[in-house]
Amino acid sequence: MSIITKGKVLDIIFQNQENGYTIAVVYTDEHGTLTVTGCMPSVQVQDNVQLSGAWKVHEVYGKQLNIDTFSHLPMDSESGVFSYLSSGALEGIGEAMAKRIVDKFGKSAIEILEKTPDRYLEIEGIGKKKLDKLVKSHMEGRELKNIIVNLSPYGITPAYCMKIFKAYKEKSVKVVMENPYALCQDVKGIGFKKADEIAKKLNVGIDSKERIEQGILYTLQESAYEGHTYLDIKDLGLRAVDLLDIESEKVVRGIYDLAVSSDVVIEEKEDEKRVYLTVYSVAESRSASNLIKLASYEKEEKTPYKDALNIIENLQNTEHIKLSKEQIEGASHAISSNLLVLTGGPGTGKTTTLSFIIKGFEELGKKVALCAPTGRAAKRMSEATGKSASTIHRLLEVGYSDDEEAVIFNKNEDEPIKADAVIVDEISMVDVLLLDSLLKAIKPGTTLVFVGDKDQLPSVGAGSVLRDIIESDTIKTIRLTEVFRQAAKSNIIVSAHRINHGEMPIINKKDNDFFFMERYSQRETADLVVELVSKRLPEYYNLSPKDIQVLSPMRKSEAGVNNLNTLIQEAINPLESGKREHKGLNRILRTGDKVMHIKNNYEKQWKNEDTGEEGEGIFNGDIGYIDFIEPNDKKLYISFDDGKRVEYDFTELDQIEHAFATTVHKSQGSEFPCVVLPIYAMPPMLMSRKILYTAITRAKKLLVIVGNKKYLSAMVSNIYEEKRNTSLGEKLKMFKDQGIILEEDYGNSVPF
Ligand SMILES: Nc1ncnc2c1ncn2[C@@H]1O[C@H](COP(=O)(O)OP(=O)(O)OP(=O)(O)O)[C@@H](O)[C@H]1O
Repeated sequence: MSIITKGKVLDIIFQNQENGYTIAVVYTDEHGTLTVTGCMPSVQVQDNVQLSGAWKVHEVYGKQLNIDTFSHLPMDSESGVFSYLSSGALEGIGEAMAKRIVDKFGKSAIEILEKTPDRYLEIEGIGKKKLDKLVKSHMEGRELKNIIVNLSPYGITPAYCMKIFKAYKEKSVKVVMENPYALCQDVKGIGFKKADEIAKKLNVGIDSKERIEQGILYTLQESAYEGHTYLDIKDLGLRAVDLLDIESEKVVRGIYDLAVSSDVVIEEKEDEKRVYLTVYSVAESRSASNLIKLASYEKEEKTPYKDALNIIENLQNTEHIKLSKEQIEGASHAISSNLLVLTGGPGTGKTTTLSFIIKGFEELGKKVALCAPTGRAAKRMSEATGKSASTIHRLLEVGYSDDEEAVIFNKNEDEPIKADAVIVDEISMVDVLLLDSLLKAIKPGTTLVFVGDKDQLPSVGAGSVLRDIIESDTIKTIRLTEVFRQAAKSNIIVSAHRINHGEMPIINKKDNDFFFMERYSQRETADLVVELVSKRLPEYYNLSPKDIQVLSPMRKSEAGVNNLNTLIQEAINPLESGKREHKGLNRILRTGDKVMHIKNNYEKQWKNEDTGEEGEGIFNGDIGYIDFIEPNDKKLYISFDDGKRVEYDFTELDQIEHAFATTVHKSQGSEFPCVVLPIYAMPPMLMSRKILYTAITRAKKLLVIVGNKKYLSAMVSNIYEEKRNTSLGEKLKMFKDQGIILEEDYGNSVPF
């Protein structure tokens, strides 16, 4: 039977911040003190609440009220008002000020704040500005509570309510009730599936126009996560019908409606109809146009090839290195052309050539900017060349939009990068949206040099930039093929080249760097990986566990990243007295754990405790160790490899994951002294030559592969390369052949 009652919250025994499930002790006049359970995300001690629910008898805790709905009632005691005012929820009000307010207004303080706030000016220490802030944070908090109460029955967590509130303010509940699919566009983190769940609870019909359109956009966005910039209309139709469970005619109509509203672009190509999300279509066309423009730009002060050649040849004497013919050609073209791609496998002298290019430019008095797609790759570029290098994002002066949800770049066509030459390393990791942003900020006349290895895995984001550029044959490309003697001593490097040619690697040679240890089951493989990392490699090679990185192609499965992280954590960083832990939904973060930051966060503050240096920016792929956990403040501290110490609030822990083991995809652009790679039965797209090649080229000094040889052989022969639907190459050819250069102003509408 349903019960409706009123009471005061005396204690919160448990509150799950993610789903709002709360166990509270509530005093009611009718039933005395009760244990109340259910979704009450916004409830605090001292709150007056109205509850409706049913009695349940818990086998251990006895009779409890299990609620379906609850609402807040006005506060009716001075202590309740005081605890609210001093709770930290109101900007600028501490305990002393809260006491002064309650002394003056008693239990009517909240009512006065809402109805006649100017009376607060009578209180010492409250001026107009402070009062405005106080009123704003109180009203927003009240509104947010209201939103949480109204939306949590639809499975929307407090964290999402906060985001929804940011997007729609007081209209939040109305927008969600009228069109939950609007959330997919306006609220980061709410995708089609979540909106669909909410809509179902609100009884929105499965063939509503909003549902169909958002379902199609979602399908295209998902395909972009697979790397595609477009889908053929038939493929898109099949995928969307599968998702939406409606007739295909309705999906096709939806696609054309989206084209009319410019959310998608449809491009007819022979027997194909390609459907792009507009951002990708714009990014590919504009990038192709900008690349051709840049390549064909007539510079006023051009360095002739023969002068560049002279400079590079002379530099060989001062640098005491004789470059190969390919290297000389590459370096000379880089200095004399507008745009050059320099590609080669490991040990083919890319970095050496890069250093010559930089010195050559410097000799000509030119300003060079160096950059790479990730923080780790930029750091490596900087170490290898002795010059400072930044991430591409940093070079483009990344910032956040006013709502802090979208990333914007301050460097663009109006405010281009101030450099005579821009050199980008690890270009294979750059996706088409980042390429577009970079090219917008390169002014005609600036030389652009792309350096990378075309055989590495493609970018995580959509597009196939390096491959498309090289295969289009429209941009000057120099291929470095010779493996230098120094490098040829390494079986890691020799094997990488062999694998690329479909040959088995050279393994287990005495005193070399590439080892293979045969294991047959995943359990044995995982056990050996743990033993190697925790005991054998540190003991035999005197390696610190910090120098060893486990890479695994998959997340799931016994020898996958997730399980290995649990096993390695237990082996090398078990719980001991004095070590603090923070328990999350599926993981335990412990002092001493190796972790990776997994999102570019340009505003994250850091401090180097040794040098006293301070700054901002922690990047996707940065690896560090948890050095302190403070449960009372809900804070966790990580020291990164380069000495940066960073504070994380517990609400920010979605930005980090364990990194005793990481995926091969996540390791792109990074190098480690020692890599341990388990290989096992995997889906064909992961059991591929590209994955193997990328993984082994991450190891600088030592590589150990553990697993079944038949899988090693299968990986070497599997040339499966996910075929990405991209059109940068075709567009480059078209612009080059037809001389069409887009002049339209696309604005800065590409969101990142
Ligand atoms: N012209 C050369 N003559 C002799 N040795 C060279 C020459 N160029 C490069 N090397 C040597 O070959 C090795 C690999 O060169 P480098 O590091 O420049 O290659 P890379 O392509 O950047 O390799 P990786 O991608 O593995 O870092 C180094 O030991 C380097 O000193």
